[in-house]
Amino acid sequence: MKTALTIAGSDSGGGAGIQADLKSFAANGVYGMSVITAVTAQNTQEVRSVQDIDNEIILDQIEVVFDDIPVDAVKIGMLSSPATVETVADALKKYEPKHIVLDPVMVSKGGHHLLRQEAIQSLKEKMIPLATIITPNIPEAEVLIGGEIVSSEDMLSACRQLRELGAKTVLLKGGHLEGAPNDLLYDGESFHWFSGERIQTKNTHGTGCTLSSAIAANLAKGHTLYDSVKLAKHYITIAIEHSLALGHGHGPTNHFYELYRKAGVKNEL
Ligand SMILES: Nc1ncnc2c1ncn2[C@@H]1O[C@H](COP(=O)(O)OP(=O)(O)OP(=O)(O)O)[C@@H](O)[C@H]1O
Ligand SMILES: Cc1ncc(CO)c(N)n1
Repeated sequence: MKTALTIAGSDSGGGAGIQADLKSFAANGVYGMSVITAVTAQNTQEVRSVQDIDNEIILDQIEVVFDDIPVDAVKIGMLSSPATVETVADALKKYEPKHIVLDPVMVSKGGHHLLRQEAIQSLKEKMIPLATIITPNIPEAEVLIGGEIVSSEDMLSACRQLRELGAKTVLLKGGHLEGAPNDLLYDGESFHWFSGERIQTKNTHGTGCTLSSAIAANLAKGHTLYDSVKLAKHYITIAIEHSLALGHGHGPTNHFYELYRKAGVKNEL
């Protein structure tokens, strides 16, 4: 069985972070492992508090996995502090996993900062250049390029600028723009739009985590980058379509593998 490792924050409410990643890995048919970078006390409405995990044990978690178990793909989510960014980047440089999917998580849906302001520069300099693919949403991409993105045209030029930061490929998610949630993939040569239809729901907690983990899972299984994004876009669409009205805020995506299979998606090699 292929494996994937998530390096991310814990969401006690189970909708985003490590919890969403492990569910998405399982639903997409890989064995999931985790390195926890921070613990968030979180539900569908708020992030009440955050505690960063000490760097020594972040490093131990990474080393103990890589020293023993094959890692076919890595997904990175919440990194919280500059020291965490550096610890994770240095460790990944040592182990050189084949695929690194970096979701540059910055702010929760409720507006809580999950990456400190002073960590943005380290993320750009140390982490992004290691990534096979980065998956920013529009506000994250705006921070990374230092400019506004309000149209499809802007998305095209933003992808070019984002790629200059050193990632092999960029998937710029369009979910935060008005209209259809179309995502744009750019590998330095060509652009591909992955178009979607907006599902009317407030239950979109963890959509970014779900998508990036599904990409990592499909890369781990040996799919091409293009196919992995295609399969993941399909998966997130189904997971939002069947999202759960749990809690009083933004409910979580639904990782029910049967739904995925019934939709007839063949993602076996
Ligand atoms: N209402 C919606 N209907 C259909 N697809 C959506 C909807 N909202 C987002 N998406 C899609 O879901 C995926 C995740 O996008 P989004 O931009 O919401 O991530 P995000 O903001 O990083 O999520 P989060 O930070 O909450 O985990 C993208 O493929 C996007 O196009
Ligand atoms: C722990 C965690 N990671 C990522 C997100 C992204 O929304 C979140 N809300 N919480």
